[in-house]
This record gives sequence, structure tokens and C-alpha cells, in this order.
Amino acid sequence: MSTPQLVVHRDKELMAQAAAARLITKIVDAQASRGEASVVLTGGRNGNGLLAALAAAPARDAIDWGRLDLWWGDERFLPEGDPERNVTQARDALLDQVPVDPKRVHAMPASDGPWGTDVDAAAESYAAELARAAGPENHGSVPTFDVLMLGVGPDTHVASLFPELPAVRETERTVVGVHGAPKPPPTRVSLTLPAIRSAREVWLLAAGEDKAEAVVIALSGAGEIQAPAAGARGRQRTLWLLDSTAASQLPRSLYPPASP
Ligand SMILES: O=C(O)[C@H](O)[C@@H](O)[C@H](O)[C@H](O)COP(=O)(O)O
Repeated sequence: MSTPQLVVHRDKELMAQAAAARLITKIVDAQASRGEASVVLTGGRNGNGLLAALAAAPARDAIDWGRLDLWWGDERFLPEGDPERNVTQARDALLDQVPVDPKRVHAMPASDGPWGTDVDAAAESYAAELARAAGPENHGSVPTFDVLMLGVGPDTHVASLFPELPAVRETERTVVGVHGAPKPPPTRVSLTLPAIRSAREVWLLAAGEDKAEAVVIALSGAGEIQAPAAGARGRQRTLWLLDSTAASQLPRSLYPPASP
């Protein structure tokens, strides 16, 4: 697993804009070399802030939106179209403004979908969808994600993997149902750490004073059960994209020299 790298930006707006520019380049490069790209989106303010910045980016249409597979790291298990669903917020922030291929937008199931309110069955169906998309070179369970993005909670949760709860302890399945999440809504669908760690690159987005403690805990050697963000590592790269307030409690030795 790759060692975390940090990039610290002046404020959350600049972090979102810089992360959006970074994502455009990553997708364009993947499409140039493989003909397509695969990205995992995250919910939350920082994740949606990045999508809004991407929608406003002059270079956004350098991306061939028809050759981009979009997946989610987690989803709030609510009815289709609920404004609190991550996919609803992603559509509002970006997807309704660009010509994505609907067959390549892999939303996680809603609570009024084919599996009704059975969140565990819904999770199994998403795991099956991932496996169908996996190629022989992908260890057979999930496709090779070029970039998997994660917001970071103040308690160090990522996706819907919360400290000490069963989902963060999962070592075999790629997708699980989450019951009793401390962040509402309580019922969710989430990728697990093994699925997260299959990505080429994992980018963790953290901006705001309320993330400063989580950042220092996750980067100072905490275990992944107590601090799930600590276990979110990419096969080739793990990148923490921060603003200066979220980085404010880091010891100077961890603070990258290049950041202002
Ligand atoms: O469904 C969700 O709520 C998210 O996927 C969750 O993991 C989020 O990314 C973090 O809680 C950070 O959220 P903020 O960026 O809003 O702080």
C-alpha cells in the first residue's frame, strides 16, 4: 500500500478547484492510455464541492464523458431521488450538466428499488455489479478504479465505514450494508476497505477546522478500526487533499514543504 502524500491548499474553495483540475488530468490521461476511465465518487460537502468545481472548470470537456465509469464509495439508503442521496447531489452538482453515458453511471441501490428496504441485499447486488465490471487483471472482484475519492468525517470515517462498527472490520466482501451509522441517515451502503484499497489511487478530501483532529489521528499511526481513514490507501498512490485549517494540527514534520 502507498504511503500517504499531503497537499495543503489555502482554503476549501481552492482545494476543490485544484482537486477538480487534478481529476480532469487523471481522467484525460487514463482515457488517452486505456480508452476509458473509472472513478469512484464520494458524498459530503467536500466531495460535492469538488464536483461543482469540476462543472465550472474550463477544461472539464477535455474529459470524454461517454467513456467514463462512475461508481460511489457509499450511499445513503433512501428512496430514489431523495435530496439526501449522494447520487442526487452528484447529479445536481455535475452529472446533469455533462453528457455522461447513463449505462456507465453506477448508482448504488435506493431503498425503494428492486431489493426494497433490504439494505444487505442491495449491497450484494452492487458487489455483483462491480464483479461483472471487473476484468481478469482486477483480481476478479472490482474494476481497477483510476481514482477513488473519499470525504473524511470528523470521527475519521470514510465512505460509510465508521470507527469500531462492523463494516470497517469487513475483510472479504467488497460492499456491505451499514446499520446504525452515527451520521444520519443510519442505513447506508458502503464499499469496504478491501474494495477501497483495490483502487490505483485513493484521494482523501478534508477541508475545515472540524477535520483537523481527524487528519492528525489518521496520519499519525492510528489503526484502521479506530480510524478508518488510516486504512484508505491506494495501490499506487494515497493522496490527502487538505485546506490549511484541516491541516492546522499536523506537526510541521508531516506538513509538505511545497504547500504555502
Ligand atoms: O455519505 C456521506 O455522508 C459521505 O460519503 C461521507 O463519507 C462524507 O464524505 C464524510 O462524512 C465527509 O462529509 P463532509 O465532506 O460533508 O464533511
